[in-house]
Amino acid sequence: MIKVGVVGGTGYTGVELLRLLAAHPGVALQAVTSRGEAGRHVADLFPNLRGHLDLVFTPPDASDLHACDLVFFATPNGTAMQLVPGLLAAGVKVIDLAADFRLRDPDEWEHWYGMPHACPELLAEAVYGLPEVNREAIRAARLVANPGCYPTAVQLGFLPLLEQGLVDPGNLIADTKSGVSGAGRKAAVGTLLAEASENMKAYGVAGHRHQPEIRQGLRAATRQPVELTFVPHLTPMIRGIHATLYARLTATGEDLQSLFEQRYADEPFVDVMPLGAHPETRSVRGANHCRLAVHRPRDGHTVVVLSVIDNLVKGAAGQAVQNMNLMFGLDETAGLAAAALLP
Ligand SMILES: NC(=O)C1=CN([C@@H]2O[C@H](COP(=O)(O)OP(=O)(O)OC[C@H]3O[C@@H](n4cnc5c(N)ncnc54)[C@H](OP(=O)(O)O)[C@@H]3O)[C@@H](O)[C@H]2O)C=CC1
Ligand SMILES: CC(=O)N[C@@H](CCC(=O)OP(=O)(O)O)C(=O)O
Repeated sequence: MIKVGVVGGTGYTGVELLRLLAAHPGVALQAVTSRGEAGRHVADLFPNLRGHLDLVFTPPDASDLHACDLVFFATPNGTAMQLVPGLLAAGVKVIDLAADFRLRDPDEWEHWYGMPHACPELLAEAVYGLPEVNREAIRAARLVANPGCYPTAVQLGFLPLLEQGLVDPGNLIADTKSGVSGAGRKAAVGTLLAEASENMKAYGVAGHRHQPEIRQGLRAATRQPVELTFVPHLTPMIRGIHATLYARLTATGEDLQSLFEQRYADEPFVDVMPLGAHPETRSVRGANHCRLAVHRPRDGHTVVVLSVIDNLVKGAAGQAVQNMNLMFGLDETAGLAAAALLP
């Protein structure tokens, strides 16, 4: 059994990790941290875990993290980088669900996240945890940077087109919608029921921190400069991301449906739906799947890709468990077999 710790067990990605890990056949949960809830039973705070998990929260500085084989960080950006060097030195592997190790360039990190990086020397070693791109490197990694939710949905939709050079990388558009759990569990006016329900709005249009992350991943796939217009929206649902992706084709006549089907044929968590299908966020709610559909509007020069994920699963905790399975030589799908909740 892999001995696992979770730092940030009182947040939305943390409790989703606990739900998945409690049912995982190869995991023994050893430590779940909270600063404010230390000493309290996890299942008292999260009754969905009653009967599944018998642990109390401990403070994040507790030495029991050092006794783990793997520690997940489900904490705000800038938290993991303070503790990761010590854990790695103690022989503990780490998966960070935040952005601390996603960007290669420490200056870019500082620009977007507003603080100097605490351990820039680890950025080159950290592996970006998108298994559909970096599977072999993840297997060998001791530090994995779990991708952001929007970056997962957007990259999986654009990658086949860019890898084959079929679209103009200088003219990509990602119009994305997220449920409010994407903003985390902390109290904030914008996610109050009376603010977020019966409402939809764009945000971060002038610049969102997921833009450089997506650009970095797409640039690696195409080896050319990438220009991406990325517009996120907040929508009145709890879970889910829907990305509508637009690109200009540089060649017509290609069988894009076959291209996508072949690219993802061996991927357990990417479902290429029939040409022209309309994937729905509810079709992935609670599941680790990304569902994609390719559209060719009539003018012939544009391809539209629709991509849906659950932000808390393939966009965070589920992808983190997928990465853990790879890092520890387990079946990649272990603990992730559940179908989506519907309705
Ligand atoms: N929500 C989403 O859909 C996604 C989120 N992410 C990223 O995952 C991370 C967690 O997100 P989310 O679960 O939504 O966030 P939440 O705000 O819901 O939870 C944050 C957690 O971090 C803990 N925490 C806060 N500050 C510290 C600290 N200084 N030291 C230790 N623990 C701390 C809190 O616990 P306590 O206060 O009890 O100590 C809480 O459990 C973020 O970086 C987020 O950007 C990534 C992909 C998707
Ligand atoms: C709806 C909403 O607010 N979503 C979050 C994205 C959450 C996430 O994945 O961000 P990290 O890169 O920090 O992991 C946002 O736009 O900031």
